[in-house]
Amino acid sequence: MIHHPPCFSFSVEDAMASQRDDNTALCIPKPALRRLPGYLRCLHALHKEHETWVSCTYLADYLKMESSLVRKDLAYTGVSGRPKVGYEIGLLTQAIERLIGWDNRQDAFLVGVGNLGRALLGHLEPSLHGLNIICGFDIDPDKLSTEVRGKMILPLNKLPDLARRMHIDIGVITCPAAAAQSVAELMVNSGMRAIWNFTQTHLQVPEGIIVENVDLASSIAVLLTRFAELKQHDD
Ligand SMILES: NC(=O)c1ccc[n+]([C@@H]2O[C@H](COP(=O)([O-])OP(=O)(O)OC[C@H]3O[C@@H](n4cnc5c(N)ncnc54)[C@H](O)[C@@H]3O)[C@@H](O)[C@H]2O)c1
Repeated sequence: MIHHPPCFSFSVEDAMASQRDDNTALCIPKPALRRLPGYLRCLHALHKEHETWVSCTYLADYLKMESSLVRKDLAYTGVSGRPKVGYEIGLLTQAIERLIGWDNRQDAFLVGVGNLGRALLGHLEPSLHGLNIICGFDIDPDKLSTEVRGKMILPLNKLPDLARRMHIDIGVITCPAAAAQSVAELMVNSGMRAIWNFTQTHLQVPEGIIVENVDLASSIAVLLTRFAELKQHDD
């Protein structure tokens, strides 16, 4: 078993889990959907340790949650636990991956290949995160025709034609905030239906287009508030 459970926190995977757009996932409340990647991380770690079964209590301890909440979340997977044994890890993993769409990797285009864009292009792992960013777009001539971990950086004006021909539904925006709205419009006009927005711009998009905003600041705020509580407790 694993001895040092990590704290449960909002992460890149959590943000991505919310972009699944089918009837099954839509039945799940968003907070529960955001918690599913946390369960997956624990299940993958247990699988590496050659464990076969996991209990609600173990998952709850690992993620520092109430076990009643874990039980409620796992009910959405349709997998039943066995009394006194728990859930079969392989089955539960598959069910969660299916639910959040990680068994069906989605291709995406990224716009803005600066510090953040390069990190996402280089380090987001399709098999772990369900999203496959296949190339980046930028307007800086020095970046064009270069590669990040084998992924081409192309001129932004190529995006519409490529997105339509390759049926790319998802766009990732990591350009400066001032350019984000026009990039979002370009994506939508190119047939994209879901946008993972890392900028601070509040994007205006037509009805039916999904926007998921990622904000490190809100995660840091939670961390600092919890840390302040911890320090108060120490005093
Ligand atoms: N969500 C978060 O928590 C978080 C964290 C860090 C950064 N950010 C945001 O992510 C964005 C990128 O940050 P960064 O540090 O990587 O910036 P950066 O300056 O390193 O990179 C921006 C890139 O966008 C390109 N670009 C500029 N205008 C463009 C346009 N119209 N179309 C396409 N590409 C264009 C630039 O050439 C550059 O390569 C910023 O908006 C920043 O505020 C968000």
